[in-house]
Amino acid sequence: MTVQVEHSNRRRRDDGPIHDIGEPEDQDIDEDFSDRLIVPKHATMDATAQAHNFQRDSVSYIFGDHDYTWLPLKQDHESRPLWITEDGHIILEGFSPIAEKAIDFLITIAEPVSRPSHIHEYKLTPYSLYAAVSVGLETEDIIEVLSRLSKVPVPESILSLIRDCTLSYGKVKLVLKHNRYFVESSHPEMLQTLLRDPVIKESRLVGDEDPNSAEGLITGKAPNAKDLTIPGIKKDVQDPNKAEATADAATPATAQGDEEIFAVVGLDRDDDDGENDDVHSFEISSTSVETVKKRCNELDYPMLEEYDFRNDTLNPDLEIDLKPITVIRPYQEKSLSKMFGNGRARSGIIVLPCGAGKTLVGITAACTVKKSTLVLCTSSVSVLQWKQQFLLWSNIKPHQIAMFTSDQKEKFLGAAGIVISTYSMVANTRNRSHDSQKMMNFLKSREWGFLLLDEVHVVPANMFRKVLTTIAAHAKLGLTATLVREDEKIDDLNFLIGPKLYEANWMDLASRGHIANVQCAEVWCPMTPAFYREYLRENSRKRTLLYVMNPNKFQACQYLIRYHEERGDKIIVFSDNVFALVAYARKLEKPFIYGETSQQERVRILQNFQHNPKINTIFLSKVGDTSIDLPEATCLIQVSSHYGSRRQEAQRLGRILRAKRRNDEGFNAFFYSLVSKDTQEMYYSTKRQQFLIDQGYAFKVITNLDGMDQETDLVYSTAAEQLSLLQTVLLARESEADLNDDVEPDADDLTGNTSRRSGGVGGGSVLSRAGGSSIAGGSNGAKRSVGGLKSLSGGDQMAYIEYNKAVNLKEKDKKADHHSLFKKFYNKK
Ligand SMILES: Nc1ncnc2c1ncn2[C@@H]1O[C@H](COP(=O)(O)OP(=O)(O)OP(=O)(O)O)[C@@H](O)[C@H]1O
Repeated sequence: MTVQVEHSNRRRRDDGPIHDIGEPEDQDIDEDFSDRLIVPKHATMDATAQAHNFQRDSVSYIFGDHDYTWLPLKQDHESRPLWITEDGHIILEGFSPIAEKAIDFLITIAEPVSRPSHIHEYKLTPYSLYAAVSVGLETEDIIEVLSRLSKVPVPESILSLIRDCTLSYGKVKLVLKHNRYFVESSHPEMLQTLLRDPVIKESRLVGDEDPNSAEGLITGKAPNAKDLTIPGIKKDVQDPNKAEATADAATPATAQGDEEIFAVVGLDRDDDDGENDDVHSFEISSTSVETVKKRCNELDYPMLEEYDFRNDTLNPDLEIDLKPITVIRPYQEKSLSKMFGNGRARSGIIVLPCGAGKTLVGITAACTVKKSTLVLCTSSVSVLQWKQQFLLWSNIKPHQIAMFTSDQKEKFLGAAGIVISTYSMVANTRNRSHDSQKMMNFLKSREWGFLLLDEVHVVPANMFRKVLTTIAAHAKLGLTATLVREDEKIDDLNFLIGPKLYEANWMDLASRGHIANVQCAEVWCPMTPAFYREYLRENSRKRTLLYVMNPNKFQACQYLIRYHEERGDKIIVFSDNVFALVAYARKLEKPFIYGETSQQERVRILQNFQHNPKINTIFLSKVGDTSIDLPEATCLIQVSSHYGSRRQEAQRLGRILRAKRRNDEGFNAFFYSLVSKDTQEMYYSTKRQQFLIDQGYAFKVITNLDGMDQETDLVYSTAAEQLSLLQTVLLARESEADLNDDVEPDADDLTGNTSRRSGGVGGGSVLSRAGGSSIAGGSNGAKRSVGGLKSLSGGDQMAYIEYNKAVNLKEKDKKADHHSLFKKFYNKK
């Protein structure tokens, strides 16, 4: 089927996006490349190659199912940056001169799977294509740009996938305008089809049709985004990121070349469209909205929800703006432009790395919509933080912002305002107090212009459903750093909130100084013979305690703390296991915080850590995974972690990504995971790292801490001390190995429950969820066994097994002052 490109300002086929790479002007996307194919050399034929009538080369077997060498290359393939396979995998050369633009495009149409520095992997999925449509891309745009960027002809199966997923999705919108509901589309024939359905026909309100419109529809112009200003996009002279902000956001793409690609994926496209597109609509009654939505789904015309907030005159405006000193960063602006690109608010999810400032993105969105806003987060600590951040960044008055938690049941004053609450306060229907019920009635009785959903990845889908059916909200924005769930429920979010609107690249933000560069290392600590003997004998719960309490791990922890304190670092040591947390902290004489630590004590410890030069190390249990903003911290050491949770690993890393010193010359933060060798912990550790590896982080394996054997005063250095420690562990109750007793007294245990459920199964990589294995990032498990065992015989020096070379190494490489623990790596180079 051919789809016509309808808009006059739409890019024409013959003015292709990549002139500078030698694209023939009149190239047709359906062109037959068979006469220009380059067949790989070094031939040995096998089944796959035979099936495609191509030869494979001598290394093909390494790639198994992912050998794509049989793909027919276009003759000018060298100047094109990507390959696309029949199963929807896209491999991008990150070093191509047009990689940046290609990434902008790919991030809009596909899911990023793995993004190390040189080769990226993406995957086309129905959801990623829905998301592309929802931010304004059209079927033929996607096909055309993909064809032009691809080194190989786009496979027929992929063309069909794109057409199937994009032709009807997002073409019909449900829009609330002047308090009336309209079913809207720029494709009148689609509305006609819908109106032939008896259920929809019955829901239609007749009255305002344009007499000149043959279809009997209302005809108008699409909204114009040009007069919509997202606050905070002022360039501040003090802003260290000014130069980049200007290039990224304000400079027209034309100046950078490749303007056509940008026109397809960027802001400008929507703006321009708004002026030229005719849109057609018919009105439906507000009581039949649910019925029509359901019916449209059944008819395969799912409706996108957009909120025309500037034309909503029924819901009172909220007086809120960003403070003049607040300047949002380019990637924050970019993410918001996806939400407000056409002058309305699209519902969906924005994904930004930990510490990249999701809160300010949410606040800026609220300042753009300017209607009553409900914010939902995962704990009452976060509720308080959101309130403080609203007061910090915006000019909202304290009486306009209210909190609804088990302790606070406030309402705002005035016609419009902000309420901040937790998911469980809103979703929980049992045992409500009188006050709480009154507050719920207040929340339920009104229309919310904007619903902000924090940490969307941790909330169980049924809780979401309850929230979304209880609260009437026009626009929904989900925020998260890790769109991975160990319970495989990620697709529910697409359905319940909306498509992913934007996902930032961690390495990119690190290289621009928005988040810190981090050196990640897994330190292998051999079990002492006595501990290992018991480990082999004991049941699994006791095993956990044995590998966490391994005396060699104690020593490695002590050594690293000492090393980094001497360098002037501030160190957080994480232990999920409270038994180990207390034992380590007491033995090493450091302060610690866990679930039962009183609020007063926590504040005292955190303030000391921040301001007292004598307190440079603190121990935290999993209560510190989120919601603790400690920009002083520059080093993390993890002694015990929660099974295989990829999300937790990323959140922990987030504690140092916001390091204050991140823009200092040559600065690096450090993240160590201490793992007892030859135990189950190694397996979990590998699982946990997969998400970060897919973001491009390199985990180096340290098998021997250089200089540790010269330390004479390390703890548990005598056999007697080690034996006594072993006895303590063996005498400990099995339940000490559990993690559940460490819950914040006032926490809504969303995270705990979800990760616990997931932890046992050990997660699984993003790739394995998608049913494949990584090409670009690789399964680190596989790479360990391939690369490394030789390096383990590293004598008394440290040895590394590198299983992902990442940008942070490259960055670090530039600096003269190498960390001695990582020196070997550079020397080797
Ligand atoms: N545009 C900005 N200008 C100055 N500071 C900013 C900006 N955006 C964010 N920050 C700061 O960055 C830090 C991290 O922000 P925030 O806590 O919102 O991150 P986050 O993405 O929610 O992290 P996490 O996922 O770990 O909770 C905060 O100290 C915040 O004040």
